Amino acid sequence: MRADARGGAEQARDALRSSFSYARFSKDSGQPERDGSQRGGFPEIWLCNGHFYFSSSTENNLERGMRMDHHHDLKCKIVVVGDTQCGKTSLLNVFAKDSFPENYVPTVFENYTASFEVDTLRVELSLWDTSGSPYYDNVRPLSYPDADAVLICFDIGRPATLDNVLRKGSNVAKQISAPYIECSAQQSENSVRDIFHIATLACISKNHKNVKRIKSSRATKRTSHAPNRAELDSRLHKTKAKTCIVM
Ligand SMILES: Nc1nc2c(ncn2[C@@H]2O[C@H](COP(=O)(O)OP(=O)(O)OP(=O)(O)O)[C@@H](O)[C@H]2O)c(=O)[nH]1
Repeated sequence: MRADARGGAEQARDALRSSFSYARFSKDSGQPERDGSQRGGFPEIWLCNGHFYFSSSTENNLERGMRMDHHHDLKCKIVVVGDTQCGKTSLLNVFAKDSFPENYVPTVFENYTASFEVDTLRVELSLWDTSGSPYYDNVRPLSYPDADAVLICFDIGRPATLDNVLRKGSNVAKQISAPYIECSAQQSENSVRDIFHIATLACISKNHKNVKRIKSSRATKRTSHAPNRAELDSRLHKTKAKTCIVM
């Protein structure tokens, strides 16, 4: 998502909010199951100005995908989907490799890893990049099973990418009120990091109420475009209120 190309953000937010909700993906087919409406099931959507986090509860994660390897480690699989050239690979590269790609290279599939420390937990993130090309529409769902979160992206500067998200996503979900977060891979490395940090925290916080956001090597790094402390606190506050703009 490219929030630096702002415009129509409010419209996008409203459209997306009214179009997505809960879905449960079949482990066998990778397709959304018929009834995804059960709360407490998998997943919850986070609407992030083009990024939706379908995050399951920690309890469910521990049961199925987000495994506890030993006392302090969790593993979380996050799949990133969205229209072609909406910024998925750039988002992941900035987050996992600390670099914004110079050139556009179409993705087929790619995996990245990153980690966060949250309280006494170290959360290992397995990040799955997918192709936005319609050519891979039938292949992409194969990456959904065992995902703890699916991050659906669009480029806010290109309404067509939003249309495609709505068209494809409307098969996936019902209505919910979802957190909304903006970021720019190009302009703010920290905004990207915060999205993943907040998503990770959300995945574990439902059933671990006393887990707090703490410093981590990735989360504390700042760029010249990074927000100041007051802005960060404001973001976190908004996130708790299920609406968050990260820039
Ligand atoms: N202005 C701006 N451009 C961006 C941003 N993120 C990505 N881009 C540009 O958008 C284009 C596509 O970026 P990618 O990250 O490769 O897009 P993708 O969604 O992975 O594309 P596919 O592999 O086709 O699915 C590239 O030219 C990037 O430089 C951003 O935050 N701001």
